[in-house]
Amino acid sequence: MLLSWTAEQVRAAERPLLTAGAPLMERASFALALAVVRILRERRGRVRGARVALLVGPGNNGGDALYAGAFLRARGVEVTAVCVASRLHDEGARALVAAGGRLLRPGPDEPATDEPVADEHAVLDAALVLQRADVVLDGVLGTGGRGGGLGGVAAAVVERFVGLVAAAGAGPAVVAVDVPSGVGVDDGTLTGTVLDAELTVTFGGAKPALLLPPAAGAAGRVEVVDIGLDLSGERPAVARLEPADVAALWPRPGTGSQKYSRGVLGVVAGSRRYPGAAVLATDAAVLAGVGMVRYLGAVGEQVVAHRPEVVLGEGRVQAWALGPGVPPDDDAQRARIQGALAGGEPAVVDAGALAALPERVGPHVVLTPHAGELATLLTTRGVPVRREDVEAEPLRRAREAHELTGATVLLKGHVTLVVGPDDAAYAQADAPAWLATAGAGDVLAGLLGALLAGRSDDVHDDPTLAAALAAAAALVHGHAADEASPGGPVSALSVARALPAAVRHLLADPGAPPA
Ligand SMILES: NC(=O)C1=CN([C@@H]2O[C@H](COP(=O)(O)OP(=O)(O)OC[C@H]3O[C@@H](n4cnc5c(N)ncnc54)[C@H](OP(=O)(O)O)[C@@H]3O)[C@@H](O)[C@H]2O)[C@@H](O)CC1
Ligand SMILES: [K+]
Repeated sequence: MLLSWTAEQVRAAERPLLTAGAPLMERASFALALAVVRILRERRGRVRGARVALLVGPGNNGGDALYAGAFLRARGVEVTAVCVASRLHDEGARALVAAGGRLLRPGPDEPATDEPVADEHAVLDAALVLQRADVVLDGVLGTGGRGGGLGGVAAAVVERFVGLVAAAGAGPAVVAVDVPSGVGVDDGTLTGTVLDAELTVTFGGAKPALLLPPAAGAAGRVEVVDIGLDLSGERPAVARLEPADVAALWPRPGTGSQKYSRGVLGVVAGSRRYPGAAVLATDAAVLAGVGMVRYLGAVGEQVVAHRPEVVLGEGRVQAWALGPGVPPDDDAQRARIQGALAGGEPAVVDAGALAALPERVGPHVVLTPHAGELATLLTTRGVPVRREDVEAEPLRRAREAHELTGATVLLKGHVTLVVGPDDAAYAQADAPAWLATAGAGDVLAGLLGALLAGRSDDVHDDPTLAAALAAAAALVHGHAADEASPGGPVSALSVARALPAAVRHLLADPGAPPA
């Protein structure tokens, strides 16, 4: 599991070590320099003679970049530090200069705030230094950053640099120091000017912004460097399940299992207008390995024609998947959905079922909206927001929905967020972009429903389990898409079809890439 901690948690973990004189910055900057060396080797074969440019801000984040620059000088790299703040980490700057590095100050002597930039030529010169480098280290702001993007000289230089790279069609590899400078470190917000990185080298533990949308998109690949911080007593701010975590969550049959003990999932989905949603949700549930699926709705014949394993009509179930393909004016389905939710079993509430959600439910109910649906849900509950507001602050909005409804909330997106009680938060980035396709959500609803049915008793006992299962479902969904069509277009039905293989691989050898 990839865990992340807030800036304050990391600072608190650093304090005792700094008091004891542990060389944290040396460890951090050395690891950073090694990451740059690896990139230089990949990009140009040799390290000596390469060019590295540092974007350096006023604090310790800039200090990390400067010391890394000094290490790189010792490997024969040409290093220029573009200093975009009036203050500078003095010892770091001295170390770089002593090692033969160059300091460039493109701006007036103000910190990297919103001050106007005086000298266009100096900004262009600095941007050219960045553009001509093999690697750019972004060390303007780290955990001390207040979010909202870069300002002043830093923003001017970065914007000019980005323009030059766009015009040239190629540019240096950008490595973010700890976090991409200017992101909201704890909430993952991404506003104003932020330089997109190909790699972020982060120290002590990942920060929430590296996992959370939209900032995670600017972070690129994330490499966590152990600098000796002890965060074991801290509750992580945001987690990301990895393939190896699925086995512990997935319900597996034993020799004494039968279909009822393995879980029965009730599916209320589909309509004459959208029969496919019922087919996809039931298909996914059967193929995810639930004991039995009961279907309730108007298109039972089509469901059974496609999946003869499905049983039609009411009966006892251990969980529900509610809402795929159910239009808002379908009174019969709406009544079934309300009846199902009143029964108190774990449930996935998707699409058309979101409008039928009671005022309050428990965390055993998992809402699975996309951003637009979450905006509607919040607006109808007195928090008027638009889809863009949800996309700008997805963690905050998902939390609001959890607090307002009591439900576990899975917010679908390129990175899928899950929030639940006890501040549980997961950010899953398993889905290939191809998975943004019609019906993929219906498959996820069936798949997650199967998981809830298989672990229904545990979900009742542990209020945070539904969130972990929802995160696992998002992971498996993404792996099934890769399994169905590695690197290419994928249909929802083929994702459902690939579920058995995806689950099999995750349970057998969690470290292995999809076949
Ligand atoms: N502690 C350690 O031992 C270790 C720390 N490590 C490294 O230190 C980093 C944290 O360092 P840091 O605390 O100095 O904060 P950092 O992010 O460099 O800058 C803060 C400065 O920027 C300013 N500022 C903030 N926002 C701004 C804005 N929007 N626009 C303009 N200015 C803004 C802010 O001003 P202030 O808010 O104080 O007014 C302050 O002056 C961490 O990410 C990691 O890289 C590693 O070496 C491991 C060991
Ligand atoms: K940074």
